[in-house]
Amino acid sequence: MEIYLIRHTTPLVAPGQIYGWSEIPLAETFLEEVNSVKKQLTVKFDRVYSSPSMRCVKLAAALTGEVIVDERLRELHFGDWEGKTWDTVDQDALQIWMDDFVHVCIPGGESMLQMQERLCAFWNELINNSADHVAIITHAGVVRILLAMHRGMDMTGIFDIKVGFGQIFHIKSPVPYK
Ligand SMILES: Cc1cc2ncn([C@H]3O[C@H](COP(=O)(O)O)[C@@H](O)[C@H]3O)c2cc1C
Repeated sequence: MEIYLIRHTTPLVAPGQIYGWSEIPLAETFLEEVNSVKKQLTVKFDRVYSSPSMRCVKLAAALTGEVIVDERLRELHFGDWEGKTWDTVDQDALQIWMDDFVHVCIPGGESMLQMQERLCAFWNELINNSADHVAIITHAGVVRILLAMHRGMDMTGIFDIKVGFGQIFHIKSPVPYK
């Protein structure tokens, strides 16, 4: 099985806006960006999975007629901070989270570790399937975590992985994650 991790296209968000599970609109460059993604893809997918967030489903639907939506592919749930900006949330709570974003749970939301658990469950289920070429349309946080596990990186280093809008990451030989 070969897996292609693809981040959704450019969204319309205000500077510093916090969004994970929130639904946000896409920029007017959507069709242009879809064509650019399509040009870079030379294989025909047996399966196309997507996060339920509209910004992902729209790209997935542009790549295939049959999208498999999976809740486990959602971005981090930012809980009480969703829709707010980094400078307007409780700064003490924010500092506690930033000091240990792997383990600390966001108020009303989830921790990165909880997110990693749901992604591991999805991944290990996926690679037991018999598809040859699989696309996963998802979010920056999901791509970072899956790539960090594939590369055997420490989770504290995930932000070293730059993930652009519409960027494609090709995993040739996926392995089960613990
Ligand atoms: C621990 C952690 C901290 C993050 N801060 C922002 N994002 C992520 O969530 C936001 C929405 O992503 P997208 O545009 O791909 O839907 C972006 O800011 C992205 O970097 C994070 C993700 C994780 C796992």
